[in-house]
Amino acid sequence: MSVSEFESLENTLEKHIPHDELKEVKRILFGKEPKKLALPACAVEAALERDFELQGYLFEASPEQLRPPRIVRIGLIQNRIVLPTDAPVLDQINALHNRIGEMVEAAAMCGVNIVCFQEAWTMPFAFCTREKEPWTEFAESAEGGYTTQFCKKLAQKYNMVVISPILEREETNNVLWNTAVVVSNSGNVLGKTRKNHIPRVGDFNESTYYMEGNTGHRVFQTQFGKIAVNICYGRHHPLNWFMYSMNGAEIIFNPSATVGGLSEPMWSIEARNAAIANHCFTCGINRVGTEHFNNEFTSGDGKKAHQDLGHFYGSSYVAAPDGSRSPGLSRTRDGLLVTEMDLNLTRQISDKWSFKMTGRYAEYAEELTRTTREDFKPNIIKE
Ligand SMILES: NC(=O)NCCC(=O)O
Repeated sequence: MSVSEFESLENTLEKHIPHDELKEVKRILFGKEPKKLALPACAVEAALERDFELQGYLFEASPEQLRPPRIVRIGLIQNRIVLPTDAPVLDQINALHNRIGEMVEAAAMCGVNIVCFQEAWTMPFAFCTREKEPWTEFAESAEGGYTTQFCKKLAQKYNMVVISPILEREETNNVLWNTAVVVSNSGNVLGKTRKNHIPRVGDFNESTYYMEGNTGHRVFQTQFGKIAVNICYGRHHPLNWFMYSMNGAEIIFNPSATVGGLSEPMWSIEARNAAIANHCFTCGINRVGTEHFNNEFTSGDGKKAHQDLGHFYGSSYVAAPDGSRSPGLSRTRDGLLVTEMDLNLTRQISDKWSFKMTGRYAEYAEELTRTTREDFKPNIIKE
């Protein structure tokens, strides 16, 4: 069986673990099992017709005496590119707009309040090639670009916050960034946030294209809760998650593009650990499929020249502050994961585990500052 044929870890467990042991295996591996969310028949039909997977789960909190529940529904969308990478640029963008448009329509049928797409969703993940043309042509203005116009219409039509991660062109000086645009459910651009950490690993030659973000760790106050976006490689940096959380994020989205050979064993751990450590919800979203490029490329790592980055394994999921998580979407198919959560769970878990209260941040800040100084000497005791 090839890497790209293996459908999902969850399916394999269901198939092979004896029924009476499965519950315990799942509890240990995935935490308290979220209930399945009943989704409307029209959405289930749409998913079937339009050939994408649709799953729904529910993260509950305990009832409180002084606060009503704070229920929000989020949608994560993972997808393949639609046209080959050598199709005209605008055709590729339009085909992706159409595909995402039909998936967002199904999200609306499911009552989704906030939807998030995958990293650089309007294009193939061409940063492996190191070629500038035609890939830089996919870059658009975050505020007024073609894709943002498209997302504003979706947001307004469906009363939905739309998180749209794109390759951004800041038009005054043609500086490129890897940016998530947050469009409010009013249809206005609420703001944008840029990828803080740029990979320098394997074929992820992204530093050729755009700069390290300069927007810090913004949190967006939406009608449905406080949200932040930690783009792809930022998930390997615990302090990146931490700072979004320190600014008050209740849900942190992690739109990604990553491949099986590189990061798959880390995928299910990193966002989940961030949810636990920071008393918040986290959402990992990864594209699917293998994208072929006309010209061979190498990455100076001794590997033979090749024409694809490898298999993007999807597996998008949501993790909750109590350590539980949803099952992942498929490794191979387009998908929409709908999750309903009660945001009261974040404070309840904070009160239980108190990581923020026991964090000793002033001490760490001082020690950390010392480690960045030129005269830093590691605190090692020798005989
Ligand atoms: N898009 C991106 O940052 N990928 C880097 C590889 C990884 O973080 O798994």
